[in-house]
Amino acid sequence: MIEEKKVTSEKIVLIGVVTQHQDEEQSNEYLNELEFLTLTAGGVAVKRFTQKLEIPNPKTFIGTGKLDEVKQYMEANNIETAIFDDELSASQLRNIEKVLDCKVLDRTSLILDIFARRAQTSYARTQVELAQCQYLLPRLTRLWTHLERQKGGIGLRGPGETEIETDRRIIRDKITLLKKKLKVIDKQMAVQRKNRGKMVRVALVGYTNVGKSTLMNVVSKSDVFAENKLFATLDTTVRKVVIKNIPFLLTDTVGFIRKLPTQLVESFKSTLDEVREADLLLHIVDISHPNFEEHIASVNKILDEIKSANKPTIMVFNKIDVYQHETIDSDDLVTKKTKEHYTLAEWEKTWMNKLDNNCLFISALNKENLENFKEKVFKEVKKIHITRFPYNDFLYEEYKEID
Ligand SMILES: Nc1nc2c(ncn2[C@@H]2O[C@H](COP(=O)(O)OP(=O)(O)OP(=O)(O)O)[C@@H](O)[C@H]2O)c(=O)[nH]1
Ligand SMILES: [Mg+2]
Repeated sequence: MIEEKKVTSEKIVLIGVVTQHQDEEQSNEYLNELEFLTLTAGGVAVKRFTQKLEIPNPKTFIGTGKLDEVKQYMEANNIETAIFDDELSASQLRNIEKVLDCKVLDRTSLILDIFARRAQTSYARTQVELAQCQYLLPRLTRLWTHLERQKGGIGLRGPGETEIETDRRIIRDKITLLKKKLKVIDKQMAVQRKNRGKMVRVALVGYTNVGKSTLMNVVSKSDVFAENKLFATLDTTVRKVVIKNIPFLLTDTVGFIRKLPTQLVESFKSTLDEVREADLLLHIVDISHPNFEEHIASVNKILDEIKSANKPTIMVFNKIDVYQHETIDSDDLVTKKTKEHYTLAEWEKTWMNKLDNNCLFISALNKENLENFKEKVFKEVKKIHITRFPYNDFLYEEYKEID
């Protein structure tokens, strides 16, 4: 007999700080993202707590009064997990756990958890495990406090300390081992990339869930896993694509996110090498997302960190099929026009206009404007291809594609 399993999602409260530089809407968007991350990790956010603070409280992230309020709510509603919208330091974690007496997660551990669930290959798993160990190491002091709190007393200090030291050693050894393992894989990957020869390399980059894999699938007729969840893709996929008469390699890779944990950037180094070694970047943006401009900034920041900010780039604004803007009635003289009111045509006239024509609007899902997209990619790839294969000009005799 098969035992029936009751599937209940973990109930969770979300906690964020609203700083001076944010307006209400923005911090709301941040918490929406945290909620989406929570959902992707298999939890259900049932309540949000926010507090206006200049900077997060160095001891407890939010003020102690607010923390008590959270505690009361959690106790009253039987909730055992709290997630904070930022990385917490070891001491913050300790202090908060002391008050809330429940499972406390931060943005980083949540993202690491999602990555761990999503990792398919041993390569991705190794990279995530390394990031997790690096996150854990400085936070191991927590165990010590638990012991101290439970038993106290002088006599117990010894064993507690030893235990922690042992744990630390185990984690350090594991880090060394994982790094070694990654080095071996890195070498193999580098060889693989070299073997691909001089072919032009194009990489899809962008915020998570913007439609990179979907676009990859329609362009290369491949079948990469795409899903309306965050970080659907962790492993890199490379496909040979031919547009007109030029072949090139198209890479789909892991999506970026605001405040991507540094441990992850570091351990995903070789996955990101695909981006670093690309000749051309296609920066995909979900223009239907209210925060898309900030997403672009987050992606650019990470590109800068991996020294890839100055590569030739085509900005591809995706999901135009679901783009919506607010409207102002013609007799409404009070409402001021803001970005929320822009039509796509109006957006095109903003800073996008300065992108040297290297920007376009598509829908990967509905295959809208894909011909234009291919044309633009073709032009850019051709520029690079010519420098690489100067005698190969017979390739450019264009012929009509026969469907
Ligand atoms: N409406 C609409 N949805 C789209 C479009 N392109 C992709 N999507 C949807 O957006 C979701 C995410 O798509 P993916 O292709 O997995 O996005 P991704 O950028 O690869 O995401 P990660 O791998 O998680 O970083 C899926 O549910 C897609 O069906 C589009 O043009 N319009
Ligand atoms: Mg993807």
